[in-house]
Amino acid sequence: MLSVKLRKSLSGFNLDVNFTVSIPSYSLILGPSGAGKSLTLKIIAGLMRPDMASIQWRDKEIAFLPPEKREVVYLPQTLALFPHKTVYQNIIYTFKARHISVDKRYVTEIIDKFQVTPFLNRYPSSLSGGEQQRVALARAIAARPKVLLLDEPLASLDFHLKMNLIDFLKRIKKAFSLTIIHVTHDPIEAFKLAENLFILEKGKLTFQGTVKELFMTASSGFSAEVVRQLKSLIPNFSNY
Ligand SMILES: Nc1ncnc2c1ncn2[C@@H]1O[C@H](COP(=O)(O)OP(=O)(O)OP(=O)(O)O)[C@@H](O)[C@H]1O
Repeated sequence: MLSVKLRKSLSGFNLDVNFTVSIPSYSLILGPSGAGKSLTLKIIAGLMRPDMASIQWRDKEIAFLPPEKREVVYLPQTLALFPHKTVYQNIIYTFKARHISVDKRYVTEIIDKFQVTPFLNRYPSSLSGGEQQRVALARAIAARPKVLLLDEPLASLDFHLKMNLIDFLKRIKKAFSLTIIHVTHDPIEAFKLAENLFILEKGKLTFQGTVKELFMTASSGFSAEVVRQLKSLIPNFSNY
């Protein structure tokens, strides 16, 4: 299990969340802009100091470990690919940063799974948004995370590419036995991906459960804005 309890106050904004997910699993945090989704991921990854946190990974407290010791990788919305490194150099970066030899077999598996062979020698700026997304995910997986935190990973993609990458994310979760937490404000990603769904509004979780349970409780428990978004995206919402 991954159990997360955290609190953080920042310039008038109060984050207070408490949730548990099984291992491996695919969880979505859905919520409007400014709800505290990115803050939640950054604190889990160790990139932001909380006021209070307990993060238990397989019964071990990791909240006080430095980021590189957590087996957690955070992929920011900006992707943060190194522009002056080729795709291959980006993917093997984690080995270089840790001063360990490149595990060629593992890297070949990643290159194959992420289908990045055709552009290994190119630079990120020459790739499409979806290709850059795959490279960023490949680099994240190369670090051998147990927990992968994705911050709006599909936000800038068109519908077709988004659907392709949704299938792809499901496959990598299975292939690498990952526990993924993916934040978004797009309900369609939640419906396609989530095994567990969390709705975060103004720093508090207002719903935790499956997508099906969300539909069954849709008339209460979370804001009119979230219900409106769901209804506009899912034509037969009211039939669930
Ligand atoms: N470093 C910071 N200093 C002060 N306030 C911050 C900081 N980072 C985030 N906040 C505030 O905390 C709140 C939650 O921010 P967060 O980035 O987690 O929202 P979000 O749900 O990810 O939103 P979005 O969907 O727009 O990315 C916002 O009000 C934001 O302005």
